[in-house]
Amino acid sequence: MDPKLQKLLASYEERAAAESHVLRGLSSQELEERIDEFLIPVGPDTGQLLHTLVKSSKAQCVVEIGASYGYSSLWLADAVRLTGGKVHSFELSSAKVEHAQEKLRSVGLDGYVEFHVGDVFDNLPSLAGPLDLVLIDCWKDLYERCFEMVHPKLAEEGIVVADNMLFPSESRPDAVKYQKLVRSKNDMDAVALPIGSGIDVARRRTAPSKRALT
Ligand SMILES: C[S@@+](CC[C@H](N)C(=O)[O-])C[C@H]1O[C@@H](n2cnc3c(N)ncnc32)[C@H](O)[C@@H]1O
Repeated sequence: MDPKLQKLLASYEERAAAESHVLRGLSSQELEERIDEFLIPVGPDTGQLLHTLVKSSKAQCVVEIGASYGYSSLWLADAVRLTGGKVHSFELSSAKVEHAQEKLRSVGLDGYVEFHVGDVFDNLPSLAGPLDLVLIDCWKDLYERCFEMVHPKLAEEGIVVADNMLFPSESRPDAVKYQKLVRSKNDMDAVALPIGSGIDVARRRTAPSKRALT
């Protein structure tokens, strides 16, 4: 990885570590009021896994739901640089997107990400697909709706990664509902992994008619 990108990711991680102390001291009302001040990134292990999944699946159309200030966007952008693909990133806050764009530009990755500012439920339906890899990392009560929206657009062998399956603990009920929904689809294989804040990795199966007999 480019040392400039490594340095930039490390600066996000330092900021996130400092913010985690502040976050722990906030009441739920304060957290709700101040949530947009914080990065809340996926973290280096999940970032590395996303990078590996995009590269190994040679993903072309990558979707990010919830960019925040651009930490996961940087990992995904660097991976699609290697596959020749593109990231479509959906984020509510235009201020966060501006920050993310500036950081991507500073390491020469801005050309690999197209941001769609606004509510993902307004903007994603017009994206044609097929989607090769989707990261779901927006507000946790939206995960089920996000999965229902992206599932019909998934490529065969398309991957869906969802963050925050284990932490924060307040999100556990939403995470459990999400995992149940994914496992109810008869074309998806899924596994929960205890890395970072806990992730769920699901993959769409190839249709039986196209599967090679081995
Ligand atoms: C946990 S943060 C994303 C962190 C980011 N993936 C990273 O690793 O740096 C969640 C983000 O989802 C965004 N978000 C929440 N609901 C959304 C919606 N309906 N449409 C688009 N973005 C949304 C929030 O504005 C917030 O920035």
